[in-house]
Amino acid sequence: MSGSIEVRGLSRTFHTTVRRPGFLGGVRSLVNPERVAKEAVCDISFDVAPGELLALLGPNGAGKSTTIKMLTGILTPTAGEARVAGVVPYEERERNARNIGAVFGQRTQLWWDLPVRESFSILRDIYEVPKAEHAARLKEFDELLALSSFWDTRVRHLSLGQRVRSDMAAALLHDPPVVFLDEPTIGMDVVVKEQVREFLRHQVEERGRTVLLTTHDMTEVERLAERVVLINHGRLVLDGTLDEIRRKFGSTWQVRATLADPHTPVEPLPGITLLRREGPQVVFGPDGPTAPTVHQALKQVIERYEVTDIALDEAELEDVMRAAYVQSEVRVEDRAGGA
Ligand SMILES: Nc1ncnc2c1ncn2[C@@H]1O[C@H](COP(=O)(O)OP(=O)(O)OP(=O)(O)O)[C@@H](O)[C@H]1O
Repeated sequence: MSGSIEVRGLSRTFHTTVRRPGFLGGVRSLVNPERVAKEAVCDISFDVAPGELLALLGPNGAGKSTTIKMLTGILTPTAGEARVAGVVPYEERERNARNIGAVFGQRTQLWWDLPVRESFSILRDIYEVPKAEHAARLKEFDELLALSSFWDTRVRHLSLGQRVRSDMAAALLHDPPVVFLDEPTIGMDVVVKEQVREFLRHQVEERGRTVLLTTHDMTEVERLAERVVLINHGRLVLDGTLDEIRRKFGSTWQVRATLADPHTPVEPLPGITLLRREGPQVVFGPDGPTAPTVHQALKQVIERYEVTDIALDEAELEDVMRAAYVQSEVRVEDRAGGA
């Protein structure tokens, strides 16, 4: 099984009509609609190797879902090209559908009024999966996702976690080499999240599937991905392994201190920013180019506050990504200014 994803200069612009304000504006908009163009995805290129799990990250509205829609063949790009397992998805939608599985955490692809198992049988017929193969795969998925406790229930009566586990199985029943997951664990409790992550890891490591995952959950990224691509305002701003990104954007240190008096007011220190505060626990990080060395930082914190405990931590991925977003905002502004 081999499925690579190749994306070259992919762009998608949406044209929408805006309504002018007020009653007269509304009438004018009807007669002479004002059209605006939105570059949702702009000239992005990246590759995902067969058997790799890549996390596609970015703030709300960055263009992640639009990218996935082009790779699943739902949307046609306005420029550029993409190949998924060798197929141009928006030109050969049916051929592409056989090579991919897709799970959108926010909506189901199952038949709402049918029991889960019947949806699976319909999919078996659509994809012409031999019965024995289908049964074996269903058994494997049941072992990993514990589906049998609810697979005779109608989809409309499933809990969110049961529904997404069913969707996950449905997307993989035809054994596709490439899988797209758009926020698959959104809104799930930690136990089900962990079960789904374990399932995904198994699909990548044991079954060699290629996965493109979007998520806002940095724990998920750390647990599943080695490499991430970051997009912001539709543009690719970063492509690298988690280690590279940590080196580039991760603060070199984080100081976690426990205050003797949890009510002590805490302020940033010279070259040191306050990252988080939870009761007596405060976390400081370096603030820009004037940041002190870790030894000086420890000294400054101890001298300024009375602490009962102090420790040095690795920067959390959440903070690393925030730094990457902030720097990419600056670059996008530069580009807009220079245009
Ligand atoms: N069909 C559409 N028509 C017009 N604009 C659209 C359409 N679909 C998306 N957009 C716009 O394109 C931009 C990118 O949207 P997209 O849904 O790809 O972002 P996203 O990164 O998936 O965001 P989120 O994390 O919030 O899901 C947004 O500004 C959005 O409003």
